[in-house]
Amino acid sequence: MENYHVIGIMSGTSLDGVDLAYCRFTYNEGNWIYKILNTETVPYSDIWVQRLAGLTEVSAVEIIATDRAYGHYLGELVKAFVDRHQLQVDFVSSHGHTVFHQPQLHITFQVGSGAYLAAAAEAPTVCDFRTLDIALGGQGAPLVPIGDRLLFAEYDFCLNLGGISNISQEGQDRRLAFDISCCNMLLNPLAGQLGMPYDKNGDQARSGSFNQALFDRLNEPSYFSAPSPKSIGKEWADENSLRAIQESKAAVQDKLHTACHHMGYQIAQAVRQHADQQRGKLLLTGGGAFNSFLVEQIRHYLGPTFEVVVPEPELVNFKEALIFAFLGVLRWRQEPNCLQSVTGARHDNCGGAIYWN
Ligand SMILES: Nc1ncnc2c1ncn2[C@@H]1O[C@H](COP(=O)(O)OP(=O)(O)OP(=O)(O)O)[C@@H](O)[C@H]1O
Ligand SMILES: CC(=O)N[C@H]1[C@@H]2OC[C@@H](O2)[C@@H](O)[C@@H]1O[C@H](C)C(=O)O
Repeated sequence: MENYHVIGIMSGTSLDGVDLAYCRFTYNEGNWIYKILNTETVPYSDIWVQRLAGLTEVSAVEIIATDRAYGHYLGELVKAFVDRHQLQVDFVSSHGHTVFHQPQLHITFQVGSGAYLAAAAEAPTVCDFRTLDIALGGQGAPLVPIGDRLLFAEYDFCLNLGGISNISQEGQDRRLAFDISCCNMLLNPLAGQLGMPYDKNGDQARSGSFNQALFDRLNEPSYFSAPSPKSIGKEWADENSLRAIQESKAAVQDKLHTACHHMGYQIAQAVRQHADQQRGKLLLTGGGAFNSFLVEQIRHYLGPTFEVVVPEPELVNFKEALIFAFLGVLRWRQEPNCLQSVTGARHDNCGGAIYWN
């Protein structure tokens, strides 16, 4: 039996904060068992939100400086987390924050220098999980599916509702997974127009009405019917879904309402397109799982033969941090942590750079 104690760090596209999850992974006779032991979300200050969100518009020097400064910041968060809870840590495993993701140009880039993180945390650090997959011709995303396979095999589908929604499932002989559509990265700016950081429980969406023209426009992009491998970056979101929302004259509540219908519809399409049987058990995680209007739409479009399971809030909030911790364990063991069946890379690969402090 082998045990690993790892802190997984995730910063998602919603820019709501840094998720830290201290986890134990046990490998026993070919099976993995996980336990989440401590968690913390550190909300971003306005300064960090502006700095990270603005990185697509600044000089190369500023990008490099932010990569270092943000890596150092993550390391300080780790150090404080470890000291506060008196944790024994084998290593840290960090996703970083995605700035660019254009796999068609062979580009994916996350800031959060592993070297600076390791130095500030005073712990070995695994980072940069996506670049090798891109170099092997893959999308570099989504990477969570191997964790879904090895840690959540009791579910037929794993659906995450973060800034972008994505789904993962076991096909006949291989794991299938892809990004479905924009999710909170579309809803949060609309809530912002109503003076809220997000649409709590989907209350504003619920109060709106359905707008057929906007629904049709949101469903228009060819991305939705394209086969996987495929993944979405902010660049695609700006050009497509966010533009459709901006150009619509509908009331904000109607936009929220219609966007939730669009997401529920696309999620159901994604599930049905690949489901061998038109039934199954679906694990629902990510902050969007708290948006009850959105979840109702997902249930509605999926129909009653699919069981949608929303787990305890800790797993809803920290599943991605947990799985990035696990990808670090696989990297540490020099085992594959990126699936070519998901990303389209030339072969399964073992992504991630390790910095020993
Ligand atoms: N009670 C709630 N009601 C509605 N929405 C909520 C609620 N709580 C959280 N959210 C949404 O969840 C978002 C955070 O979700 P999460 O942390 O999973 O996203 P992320 O990590 O940025 O995404 P990604 O998976 O794309 O990397 C918030 O920005 C908000 O939109
Ligand atoms: C490039 C990038 O950061 N992609 C994220 C993003 O957020 C959701 C979706 O888009 C997914 O492709 C991915 O994250 C998850 C954690 C993944 O790689 O599985």
